[in-house]
This record gives sequence, C-alpha cells and structure tokens, in this order.
Amino acid sequence: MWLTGLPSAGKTTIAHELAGRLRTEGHRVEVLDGDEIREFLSAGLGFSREDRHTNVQRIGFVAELLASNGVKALVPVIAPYTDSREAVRKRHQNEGTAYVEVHIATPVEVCSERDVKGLYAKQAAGEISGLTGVDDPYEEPESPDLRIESQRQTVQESAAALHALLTERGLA
Ligand SMILES: Nc1ncnc2c1ncn2[C@@H]1O[C@H](COP(=O)(O)OS(=O)(=O)O)[C@@H](OP(=O)(O)O)[C@H]1O
Ligand SMILES: Nc1ncnc2c1ncn2[C@@H]1O[C@H](COP(=O)(O)OP(=O)(O)O)[C@@H](O)[C@H]1O
Repeated sequence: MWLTGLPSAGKTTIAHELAGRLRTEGHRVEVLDGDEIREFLSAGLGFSREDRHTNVQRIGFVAELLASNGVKALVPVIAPYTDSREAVRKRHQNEGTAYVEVHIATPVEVCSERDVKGLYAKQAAGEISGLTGVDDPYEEPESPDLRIESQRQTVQESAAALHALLTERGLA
C-alpha cells in the first residue's frame, strides 16, 4: 500500500496507525519510511526529478519483495510523479502482487500549518527550494484506490478507511 501526498500530509502517521492495527490482528507489516530509506537504501540521492524517481523505484522494488513474501508493506513516501508511481504499480502487476494506491490529499495550506519538519517555513524564508507542492511539482493521482482528506477526520478514522479497503480487497 503506497501512501502518496505532500510533506506533512499525514502519510507516516496514518501508516503507523494502520500498521499497529494490522499487527494486532496478527499480520506481518513493515513501514518503509521515506526518511529511513533515504538514510540507507537511497543515501546520496537528492530531490531532483531523476533522484526522486530512482528513490521511488527502489522502494517499490523492496515493497514488492516484502509483499510477495507475506509482509504487508506500507509506504508513506511522497512519490510526486505519476510515471514513477505507475512503474511501481506495473512491477507489482507483472509479479502478480496486489498493489493499492492511497492519496493522502491534505491541502498544502494545512500541510504548511502542520510543517512537522519546518520545511515550509524554510522554503518561505528562502533557505531551501524545490519543496514538493510549493516550488516543486506534485502530480496528484487521478484515480487512486482511495483518497483521504486527513484534515476532515482523525488519524484513527483514516486508518480505519485504509483497513476497510484492504479487507474489501481480501488483503486483511
Ligand atoms: N525539497 C524537498 N521536497 C520534499 N521533501 C523534502 C525535501 N527536502 C527534504 N524533504 C524531506 O524528505 C522527505 C521526502 O522524501 P521521500 O523519499 O518521501 O520523497 S520522494 O518520493 O523521493 O519525492 C519528506 O518527508 P515527509 O515530510 O515525511 O513527506 C521531507 O521531510
Ligand atoms: N487528522 C490527521 N491525520 C494525520 N495527521 C494529522 C492529523 N491531524 C494532525 N496530524 C499531524 O500532522 C502531522 C503529519 O506528519 P507526518 O505523518 O509525518 O506527515 P508526512 O509523513 O505526510 O510528511 C503529524 O504531526 C500528525 O500528528
């Protein structure tokens, strides 16, 4: 399950809430957190279009390996480009592994208020550039399996909606 959306949209928070629920039910789960991946698997990559694409393909590769071995992979990673996300979907399809895309569609105004890592403030102060959704592209998924308006519901409600989708698909 890929959770795509802007920085501070709630991807990581919702993924961990869902992971907790799934583990309680006895599922094996791994959350492939973007920051951790960038520290290890994608060390050295930046935020150019090419590097983001490479990052997303690496994570997609690992997610498919986990999923095809019975571990539910939850991926809270921005993945701003449609073609990168589609390539990941295709890899799963080719391998016969289920794949679900969830758009955490929190508006940029709400994300920049949350500003968990202070990136929106830094961008506004001219200290960084190329911030997704502000001065770098975010291509919204046109037909995700599910769209979550995190600003309209609690973390628990969002996680429950994701869980319901997995159940509906026979995945939880
Ligand atoms: N310029 C810029 N744009 C977007 N994000 C930035 C940037 N610089 C650092 N960060 C932080 O790195 C996290 C994004 O990494 P990801 O691997 O999720 O993104 S990507 O799919 O490769 O675009 C992202 O994490 P989240 O906030 O959890 O989404 C940011 O905190
Ligand atoms: N309804 C909500 N859903 C998700 N996150 C929320 C909500 N309300 C407030 N938040 C907060 O917003 C922040 C989202 O940060 P995070 O999950 O790290 O986002 P992302 O992984 O998309 O960058 C967290 O501090 C979280 O507690």
